[in-house]
Amino acid sequence: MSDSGGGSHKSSTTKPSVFGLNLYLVIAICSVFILLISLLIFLFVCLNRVSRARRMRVKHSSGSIPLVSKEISEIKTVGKFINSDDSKGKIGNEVVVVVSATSKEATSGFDTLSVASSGDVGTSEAMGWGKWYSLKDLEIATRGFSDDNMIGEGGYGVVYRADFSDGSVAAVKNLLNNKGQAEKEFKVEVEAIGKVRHKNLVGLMGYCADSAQSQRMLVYEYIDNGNLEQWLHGDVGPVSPLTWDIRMKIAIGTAKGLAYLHEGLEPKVVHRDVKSSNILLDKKWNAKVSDFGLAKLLGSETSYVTTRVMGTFGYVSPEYASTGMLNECSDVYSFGVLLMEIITGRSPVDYSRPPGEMNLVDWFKGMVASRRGEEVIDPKIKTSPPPRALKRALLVCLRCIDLDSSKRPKMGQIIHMLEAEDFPFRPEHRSNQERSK
Ligand SMILES: Nc1ncnc2c1ncn2[C@@H]1O[C@H](COP(=O)(O)OP(=O)(O)OP(=O)(O)O)[C@@H](O)[C@H]1O
Repeated sequence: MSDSGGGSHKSSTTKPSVFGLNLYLVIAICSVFILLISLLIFLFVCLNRVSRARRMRVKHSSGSIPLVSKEISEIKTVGKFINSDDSKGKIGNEVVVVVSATSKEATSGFDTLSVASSGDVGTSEAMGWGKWYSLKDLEIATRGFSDDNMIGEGGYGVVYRADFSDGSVAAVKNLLNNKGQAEKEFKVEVEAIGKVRHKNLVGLMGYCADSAQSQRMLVYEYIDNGNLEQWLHGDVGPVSPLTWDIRMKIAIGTAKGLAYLHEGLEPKVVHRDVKSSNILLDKKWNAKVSDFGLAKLLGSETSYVTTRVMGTFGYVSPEYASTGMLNECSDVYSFGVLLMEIITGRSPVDYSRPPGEMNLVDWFKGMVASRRGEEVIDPKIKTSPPPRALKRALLVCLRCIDLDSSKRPKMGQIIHMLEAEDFPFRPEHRSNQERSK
């Protein structure tokens, strides 16, 4: 008995062991190990953050465009952009960026936009987008914003030619720096244009936002052959260099730029100020639509937005003028007026003409209705277009200015109509006409 009792006492006092080691010792070793691992992870995360912040500063001080990275989620931007991870274009409030061009027309290379960390260029300047220019960069490139470098002046400010030391040229739009409105427009414009690349749209290369000097500037690609208004209404002599074919090339290029804004982007962009001075031209007469200062992004679910009317007299659609209701159909109307201007060489509103001819749309409609279509052609066009081509262009004009905005064609359809040799003479179109006789 005493033996068995002694045996049981021995087993109850033996310390627990794992692989022959004392259990408490094992627990202690594991705890120290876990603690060390946690410490290492913590140190790794801290070091990573410091080096990332340093990398961002270096990129911005050199003015280059930082690449989009996965670190994006920690960076705040001022607006809503298409998230690069989602080509269908969900809107994200923080984070950037880039546009996957959905249109075939889009040129490549818009995969380099990213963001600035808010500490890099000052909080209010941290637009989180594109290439940032310092005021000094732009002062040097424009020779101190000299009159010699001034290209022109518009409603938003003065435009200067900028020649950079690497040989590149840009157009710098120095926005009127009254705070509030100008800053608001600046942000709208940067957000709207920044992500868009298309051969028929003037590309935004970057911006300058210097709070200390209250300066806001946009830096665009430089387009070297003036604007359409100058070529249509400027002093070009009795014969315009803009032949019928060149005019149609400009019209189709403009339509392609607008179609990309309306149909190739998500959310779509309505230009809101389609007019001849906003169509820039290169030496090969390629059209480049400029000035998205009035553009607003429309959400995909939104068919229109209400806003104050900001277009240009003569081009603004009746429904936009009267209600402020805006959607891409308003741009189509303005495009119709622009096409009339291209065909006729007349301004949308011209008080120097006789009363019945002051308003281009009314005069044009009257002329076409009374079968005097050939008479509307700009007398400065030396060689008249073939009757079919003329009829095609006239018909597009009329369809674009339909008072019922829902009946106006989409910009994509307009391109097809202007390009199609057989429009409006397709067999089915003819047989429909014959049937209705
Ligand atoms: N990217 C550019 N390249 C070359 N010239 C340009 C560029 N952007 C604008 N310009 C020229 O600068 C001048 C002013 O242009 P801006 O867009 O500011 O005004 P606008 O279009 O004439 O008027 P608004 O501001 O009412 O639209 C115009 O002559 C225009 O052709």
